[in-house]
Amino acid sequence: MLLSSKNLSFTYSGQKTLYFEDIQLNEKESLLVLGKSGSGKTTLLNLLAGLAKPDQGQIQIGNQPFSDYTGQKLDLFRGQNIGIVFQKPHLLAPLSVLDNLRMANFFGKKKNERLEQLLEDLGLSHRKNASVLTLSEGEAQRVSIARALANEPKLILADEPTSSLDDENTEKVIQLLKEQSSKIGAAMIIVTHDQRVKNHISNFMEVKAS
Ligand SMILES: Nc1ncnc2c1ncn2[C@@H]1O[C@H](COP(=O)(O)OP(=O)(O)OP(=O)(O)O)[C@@H](O)[C@H]1O
Repeated sequence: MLLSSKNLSFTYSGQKTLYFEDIQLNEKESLLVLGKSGSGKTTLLNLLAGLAKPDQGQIQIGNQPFSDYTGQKLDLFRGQNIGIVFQKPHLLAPLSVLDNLRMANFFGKKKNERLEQLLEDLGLSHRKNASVLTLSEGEAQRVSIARALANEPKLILADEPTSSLDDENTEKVIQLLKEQSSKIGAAMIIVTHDQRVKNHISNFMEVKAS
């Protein structure tokens, strides 16, 4: 088992508590987390990424008590084991495409000799020295996928990677995530309200605001 979550709940100040179904994910497995806008998908992803602490419940990643980790231990574990594709790319603006990936390596204390290959796989090698300020939206999104893969994590978490894309690009991005995660042997959780993604990943659960 790569990831298991039990009895997770989270409360934003002044809001009703969000409760989440348990998740069990094997190594290299993909899971789609579906749910309407506001149901708590991003919150769940933030909990699984250690970006928010659950009120209750536990998360284990690779038999480590991940939800107990704090501070530097949490940041390093996340950097080395989890790649996150955020809803918005959040790239480091003054830097080039390649340097954004190198920064991921720096924070994860990893050295990936294959960053240029990764950019090639994602159709970005001609943009490797470009400032991220000059990228199109689609290119920026692919850089954010490349950055999530840069440390060859065991787990990839992607938040709404297709919500702003047409059918053709949705298919491309999902294929890319599937191919690249299987290339590095990573498991993947995609959180989305986009029912089209169901055509590509059969294993799914639903988040319902309760
Ligand atoms: N920082 C916050 N403070 C207070 N309430 C919040 C905060 N962030 C989210 N919420 C509320 O928590 C609930 C779940 O939000 P969340 O962003 O996890 O849902 P979501 O399913 O990802 O939505 P979407 O698909 O629109 O991104 C919503 O009711 C939202 O209004």
